[in-house]
Amino acid sequence: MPTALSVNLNKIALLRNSRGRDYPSILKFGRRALQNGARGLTIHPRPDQRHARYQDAYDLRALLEEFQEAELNIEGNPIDEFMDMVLDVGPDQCTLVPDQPGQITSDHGYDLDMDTETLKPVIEKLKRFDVRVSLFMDPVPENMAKARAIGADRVELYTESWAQAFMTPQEDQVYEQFRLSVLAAREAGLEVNAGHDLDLQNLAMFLTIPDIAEVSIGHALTVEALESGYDSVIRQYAAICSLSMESRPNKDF
Ligand SMILES: CC(=O)[C@@H](O)[C@H](O)COP(=O)(O)O
Ligand SMILES: NCC(=O)COP(=O)(O)O
Repeated sequence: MPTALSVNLNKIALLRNSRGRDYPSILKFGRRALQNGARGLTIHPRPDQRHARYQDAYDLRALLEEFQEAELNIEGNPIDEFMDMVLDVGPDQCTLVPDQPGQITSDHGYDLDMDTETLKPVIEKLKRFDVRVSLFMDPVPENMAKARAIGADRVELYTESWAQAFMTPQEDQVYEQFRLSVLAAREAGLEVNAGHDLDLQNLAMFLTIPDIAEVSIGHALTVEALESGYDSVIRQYAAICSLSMESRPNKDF
């Protein structure tokens, strides 16, 4: 099965929130993602909801009714409010992430020697509600079996170190850490997702590691979309500004 792309809409939501109306609309961008080959949508509503908001999860759930095969993945730290929302929405997958409130972005996976007791009941509850559970984890092969032991269905490997190492002398060593982590996870009976700072440059090489079920990508994808469209949009604005008075549209009063 080819790797599924789940488009993370957090950065579209961040732009939207900067103005207070629904523009850009994450529903429109979510729909476009699915129409163009994404197999899922991801949001990561943080406690301050500065990116995606809890309401977005409900709206995207409704959108996904139109796309039978596509999945909704909700990421976050399982604080009470988050859990209430996730259980109410019923996404296909919930990715648990050990973020602190106010954290600028995710920067580490779970430490299962510390976090097991808090995670176990959360995982059990999500599974009782038929939500697939993925745990955000650093690429440490020895820790994969621990994720399975507490009931996770999947792990999401935190790929920041891959993005940093790509095209540097550390690339081979970091690649090997990920390859062995995927192998260990599969041997433990887990499926494997991956995400964070993946982009158009570093993704193809990363996906030479077999058996990655899903990648979720948002930040770079949004920047790359801006970069691809920026020059053309500037030209369109400049063309409007340079129209002579005679060629401007008529305004009848
Ligand atoms: C869990 C994870 O890897 C993050 O990459 C996250 O989902 C991205 O969210 P932000 O775009 O809000 O930093
Ligand atoms: N889980 C990772 C994710 O959804 C997107 O991360 P990024 O591409 O925004 O860094």
